[in-house]
Amino acid sequence: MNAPEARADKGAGVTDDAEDPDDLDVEEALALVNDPSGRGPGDPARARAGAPRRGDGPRPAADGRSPATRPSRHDDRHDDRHALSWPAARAVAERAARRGTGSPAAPRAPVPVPLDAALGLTLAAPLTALTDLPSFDTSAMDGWAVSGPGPWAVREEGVLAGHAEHPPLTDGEAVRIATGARVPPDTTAVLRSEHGHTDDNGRLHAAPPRPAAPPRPPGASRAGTGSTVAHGQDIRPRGQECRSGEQLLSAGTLVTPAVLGLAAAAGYDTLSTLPRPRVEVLVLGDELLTGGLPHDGLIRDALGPMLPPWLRALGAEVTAVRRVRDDAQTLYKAITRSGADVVLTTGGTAAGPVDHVHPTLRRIGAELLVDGVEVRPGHPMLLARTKENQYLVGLPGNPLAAVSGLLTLAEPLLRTLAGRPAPEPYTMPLRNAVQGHPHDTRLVPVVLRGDVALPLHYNGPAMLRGIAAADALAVVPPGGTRPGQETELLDLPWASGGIGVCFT
Ligand SMILES: Nc1nc2c(c(=O)[nH]1)N[C@H]1C(S)=C(S)[C@@H](COP(=O)(O)OP(=O)(O)OC[C@H]3O[C@@H](n4cnc5c(N)ncnc54)[C@H](O)[C@@H]3O)O[C@H]1N2
Ligand code: MOO
Repeated sequence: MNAPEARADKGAGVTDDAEDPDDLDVEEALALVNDPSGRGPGDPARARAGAPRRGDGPRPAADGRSPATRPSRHDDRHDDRHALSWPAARAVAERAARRGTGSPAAPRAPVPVPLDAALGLTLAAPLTALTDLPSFDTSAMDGWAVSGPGPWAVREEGVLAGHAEHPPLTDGEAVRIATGARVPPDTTAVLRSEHGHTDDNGRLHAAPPRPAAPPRPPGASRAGTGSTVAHGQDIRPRGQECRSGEQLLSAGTLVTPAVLGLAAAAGYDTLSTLPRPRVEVLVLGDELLTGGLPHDGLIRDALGPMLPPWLRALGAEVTAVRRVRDDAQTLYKAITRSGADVVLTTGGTAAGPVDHVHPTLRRIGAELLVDGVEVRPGHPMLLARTKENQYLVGLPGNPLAAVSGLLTLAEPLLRTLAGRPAPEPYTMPLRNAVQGHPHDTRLVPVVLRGDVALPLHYNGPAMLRGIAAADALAVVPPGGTRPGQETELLDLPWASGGIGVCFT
C-alpha cells in the first residue's frame, strides 16, 4: 500500500495494484522478488538451513487441487510433508464429521427443542404440517361476509377473529367480519369495508359511498364493487397453504426466524433438531493479555474474543474458552479432560520450543487427519481425531491464519456435525489482479461492491484489519488471478446472514 488514496472502504484499504508487495505478506513478497523463476524460494523464516528448495517436487494440478492422499511437494519443512491441498483438506474435515454414523443426512442423534431455543439449529426431520393451513375458511379482509348477490341485510352481531363458529348465513344476508375471523357457513364472499356501504335502511351495497378512483369508461366495472362480489373473493379457504401431513420443509433446513414462525403456525411446540456440536476453545500462549495495552513483549489475545461468536455462527455451542499456559503437561490435561465434541486450539501448531500441539497429539495417540494445508495464511493448521467422536482443530496463532483455519477445517467439520447444508459455492470477478502464492491457495479479504469484489490490503497472517472490514474471503488459486477473473468467494457470517440470525 503506497498511495493514500488507495486506502478506502472502512479503512482497510482496497488493493489497486497486483504488483504492490504490500498486498502480500512479507515472506511472500520476498519470494517473488528473490526468485526470477517466479516459483519463490519458500519462506525464508521457515526453511531450514540445507533443506531442499521448495518447488522441487511435482507441480500442482492446474486448479490447485491435489488428492488428499498425495504427499505435499513442500518437503523442506517437516510439518508440511503431509500438507493437503485446500479443497482436499476441506473435504477431509467434512468426511471426518460423517464418520461413525454412516449417515450423511443425520450425523448425530436428534433432540427435541422448544421453539424459542431452536433458532440456528438444523431440522433433524422434515417439518410436516400438523394441521391444515388455514385450519378453517378465513376472511382475508375487514368487511362483511356476504351470501349471494347484494344488496344484503346486515346482521347485528359481527364476527371477530378467535371466536367460535357463527351461525350460517342465508342468501341475501351479510355480517360484519374481521380479518382472520372464520367465515360463517354458506358465505360466498367477503366484501371489503372500503368496497361497501350501507344505505339509510341499513342495507349493504357493494359500492363505495364516493368514487374513490378516476372516472372509468362507460361499461367498465371494478372488481369487488357493483351489486355482486366474485364468488370466494377475499376468503382464504381451509388448506390453501397446506393440508395436514404435507411436508413443508425438508430435514437439514436451518431454523431461521421464518422457520420458527411457520412451525408455530403449523402446530409445533418443539422441533426435532440436531444438537449444536459442543466446542471447547483452548487459547495457548504465555504472551497473551486479556486486557489493556500491549507491553513488555506481551500482546492482546485477539482470538479469545473473536472465535466464540464466529463458532456459534458456524453452528457450534461454545462450552468454554480456556487460556492454557505454554506447558506440554497443561495442554495434555486440557485436551484429555475435555468432553467437548470438538477441541479447538489456537497457537502452538508450528515447531517452536513451546509449540506443544503436535507432541501432545502424538502422546495422546491421536489420529492426524490433516497435518498442514497448502493455503496462505494458515498452512500449519491441523485436524486430528483425539478419541471416538472427538476432534481437535489446531488453528495457527497468527490471527488471520487462525481465521483461515477456522474456515478451512472448522467450518466444514462443524457444519456437517450440525447437519447444515454446504453453502452453494459462488464466484465473482475480482476488480484487481491478486498476486498468487507460487504453490498454495491464498485466502484474501475482499469487499463486495456491486457485482465485483475488491481485494483488501492488510491481509498478512498477523493482521485482522482487512478481514474486519471484509464481506468475504476470495479463494485465490496458486499463481494468482487476473483483473476481472471470476474467483470463488467464502461468505463471512456477518455479511451473509446478519448479526442477529447468525451469532446467537
Ligand atoms: N520454523 C517454522 N516456524 C514457523 C512456521 C514454520 O512452518 N516453520 N510457520 C509459521 C506460520 S506460517 C505460522 S501461521 C505460525 C504458526 O504458529 P503457531 O500456531 O505455533 O502459533 P504461535 O507461535 O503460538 O503464534 C504465532 C503468532 O501468533 C501470535 N498469537 C498467538 N496466539 C494469539 C492470539 N490468541 N491472539 C493474538 N495473537 C496470537 C503469537 O504471539 C505469534 O506472534 O508459525 C510460523 N512459524
Ligand atoms: O503464513 Mo502462516 O501460514 O502465517 O499462517
